[in-house]
Amino acid sequence: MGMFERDTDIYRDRDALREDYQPEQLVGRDEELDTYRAALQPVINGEQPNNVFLYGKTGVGKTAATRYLLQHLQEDAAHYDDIELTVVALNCDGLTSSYQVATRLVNEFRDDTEQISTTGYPRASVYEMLWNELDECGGTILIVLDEVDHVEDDSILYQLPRARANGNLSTAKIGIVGISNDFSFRDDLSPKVRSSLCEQEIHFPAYDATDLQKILEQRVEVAFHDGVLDPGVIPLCAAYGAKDAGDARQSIDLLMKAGDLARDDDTERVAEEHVERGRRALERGRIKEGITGLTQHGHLVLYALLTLDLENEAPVRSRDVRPRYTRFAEMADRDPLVPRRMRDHLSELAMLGIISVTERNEGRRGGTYREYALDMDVDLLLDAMADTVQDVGVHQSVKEFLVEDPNDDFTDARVTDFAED
Ligand SMILES: Nc1ncnc2c1ncn2[C@@H]1O[C@H](COP(=O)(O)OP(=O)(O)OP(=O)(O)O)[C@@H](O)[C@H]1O
Repeated sequence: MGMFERDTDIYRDRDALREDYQPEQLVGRDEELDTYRAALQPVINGEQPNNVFLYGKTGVGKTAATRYLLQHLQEDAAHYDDIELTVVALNCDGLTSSYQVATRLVNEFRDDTEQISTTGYPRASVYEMLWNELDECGGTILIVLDEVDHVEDDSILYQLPRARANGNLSTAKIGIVGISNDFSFRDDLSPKVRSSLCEQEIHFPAYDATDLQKILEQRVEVAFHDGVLDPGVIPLCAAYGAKDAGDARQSIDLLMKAGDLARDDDTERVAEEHVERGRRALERGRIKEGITGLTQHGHLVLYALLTLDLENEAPVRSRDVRPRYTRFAEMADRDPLVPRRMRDHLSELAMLGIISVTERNEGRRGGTYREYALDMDVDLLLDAMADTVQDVGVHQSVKEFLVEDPNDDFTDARVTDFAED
């Protein structure tokens, strides 16, 4: 037998749990799909399409619904000789300006040899190129702008829906589908942009546990062999998903993690215990990502709190974190932030779920104040802010976690005497 052997006991088609899998049916979204379908109906009638704006939290099926309906729309439009439908989908993540969106759209319509660069043209001439491309393409063109809230100026969101009314287009009929999970984005749009971009708004609410259970059941049929899941597995993944954010992506990821752990264990069944372990592993991944994304001052505040916690000083008030934070900042050669900015970092850490915060009341005369503590795995935290710990030095309280491990990078790190703080 070779080094690799195919294992197929658990999964029938694991790819069905991946992000890029498009389910054949969307479960429990009938109402939203009806409204969305009605908004796209003018395309089949050969009329000017409505602009549609979809909003809702992450993982609630906005993109899946769009892919599903547009695929059907394209198939059905092909049966009508007088309809030429083109769909262009753009994810605006990383495209911060209208200019960038416009150049990307121009390039979507051009051959590889005629692509324009994303800088260097006056904006008006990029728009001019865009109108030419759109008119040359002709027919009905639906432009999907996913994560549209990443675009910081609204020029393109104003120009595109009005291009025909403003005389920039003569043949093409344009419809925009904007998708966003930022609730404030719509409210912050200027009224003139909002009225054209959001002609038809469709809200996708978060899923509850029952919805998630149905979505998971549908996926399980494709992804797993019959009967390999213990009966409690789907309800547990759905319950966690509903508790966290009502996000289908998160529940599907958890199910896949549980399946992978069962596979690694060489068992033939996925059990609730795999879901529990999977959840902890995903949680660790998320926390680690959260910490890695913080600035160094965020790390310094967290490191200070961690050491206080290990010395049994937590829960601790912000003013009592401050001396140690200041000391650590100095050790790392950084100017300490003013108290208010340091508190902002504590709030951010709490928001990310890395530290816990408790509101306390000072008694009849006093106001309220907040106390902070850690409820995270020390190794995980130290690992995620390793560079900062190197810069500051190893505090006595974390020494046992770092220095005694011969495999650790910190074996030779300086153990600093922080006695004076
Ligand atoms: N109603 C549903 N039925 C089946 N699968 C679903 C349903 N809703 C969401 N999913 C699945 O959940 C995952 C996340 O959905 P989707 O990408 O559509 O979310 P989204 O609302 O667009 O999120 P984001 O704002 O983060 O882009 C996808 O794998 C999708 O196939």
